[in-house]
Amino acid sequence: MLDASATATRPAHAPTDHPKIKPAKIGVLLANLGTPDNYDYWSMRRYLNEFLSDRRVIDYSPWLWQPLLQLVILSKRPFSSGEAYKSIWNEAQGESPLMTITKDQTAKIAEAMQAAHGDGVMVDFCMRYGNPSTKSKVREMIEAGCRKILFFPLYPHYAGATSATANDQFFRALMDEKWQPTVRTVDPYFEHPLYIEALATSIERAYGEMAEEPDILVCSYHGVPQRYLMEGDPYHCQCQKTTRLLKERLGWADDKITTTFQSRFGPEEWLKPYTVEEVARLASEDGKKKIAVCAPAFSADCIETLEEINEEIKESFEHAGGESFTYIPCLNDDAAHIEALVAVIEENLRGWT
Ligand SMILES: C=CC1=C(C)c2cc3[nH]c(cc4nc(cc5[nH]c(cc1n2)c(C)c5CCC(=O)O)C(CCC(=O)O)=C4C)c(C)c3C=C
Ligand SMILES: [Fe+2]
Ligand SMILES: [Fe+2]
Repeated sequence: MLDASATATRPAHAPTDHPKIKPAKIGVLLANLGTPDNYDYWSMRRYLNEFLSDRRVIDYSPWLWQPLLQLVILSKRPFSSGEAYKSIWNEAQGESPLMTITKDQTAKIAEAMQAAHGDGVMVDFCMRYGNPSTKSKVREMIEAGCRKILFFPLYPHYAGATSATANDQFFRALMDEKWQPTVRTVDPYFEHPLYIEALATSIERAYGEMAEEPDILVCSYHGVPQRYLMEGDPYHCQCQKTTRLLKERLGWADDKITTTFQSRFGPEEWLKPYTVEEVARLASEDGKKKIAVCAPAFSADCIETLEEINEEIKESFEHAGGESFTYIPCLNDDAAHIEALVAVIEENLRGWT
């Protein structure tokens, strides 16, 4: 029998050509959405094709969807999205902000886990679409001796289009492994006290640095089609709960904070109110001329926050008469965020470490 807990590279009783066995470790595999390798047409097309062909993201029949995607959407969108990525690209490191931030988060979490568990826990990250692929990282962890893997989709809120598809890809990778490790997946953490605390602290810090207090804080979450909510996806409710817990933690009145949904794609109705319309309405109808916007559904700043919120949504607000617009960055690699993520990991590792 293979004994993974032994430190020997080959079991004593085994024949000389017996495969070498590494000392057993635990792997913590963080997963984010993924991002194009570059902003040129073909890199963008490859990324968008993989992303928008995922039936967890767009659930139309492939017979109808694929011709539209391949012939219409992928002939135009790589150009417009490529331009948007170009405007936020981290040229120094040759990668998108989502990639840079995910690397920084991973390094900090790895440092904390090393301090707590030494070499017994290995931390790495993968992406659902593009690189580094989930499959390559699962392979590396197993190769390094990980007999147990905790898979952690870095989304505070569960959505079929994010957490579930990340988990699907993880399980697909395991299908190819001869000696499958024991695995766990991490629950959404939208109501975790340390996540709420990290959000609240970042907002208090941002408000403390402003000359004048905003009239309202807009919590803008990535949207999904309204139909997904009707079909049982709990994402909408989890977003509403994060805003409520944040409001309670900040001790604010109801009219100081609101929930909106952004990034609508395609002709279907998505979760409402749409951020781009709501900020304009706040300025023109409610007289809220000073607003702050934060994006609690994103664990890292990305195209949807740096470009869509800070450019497109800001423009909509100013066009409607808004005067002061402050975007409060995502939690990224803030110490309080790393502390929250490490706490979630430790809670999910119970009984393993
Ligand atoms: C088309 C349907 C989409 C659904 C449903 C969707 C859900 C969803 N997405 C995120 C998080 C991110 N999305 C990002 C980019 C992005 N999202 C879509 C489409 C859907 N998302 C597209 C087409 C794109 C690419 C950019 C573009 O062309 O507009 C990103 C950023 C990636 C980056 O590289 O910066 C994130 C993160 C969530 C949380 C979510 C549902 C809950
Ligand atoms: Fe998205
Ligand atoms: Fe709901």
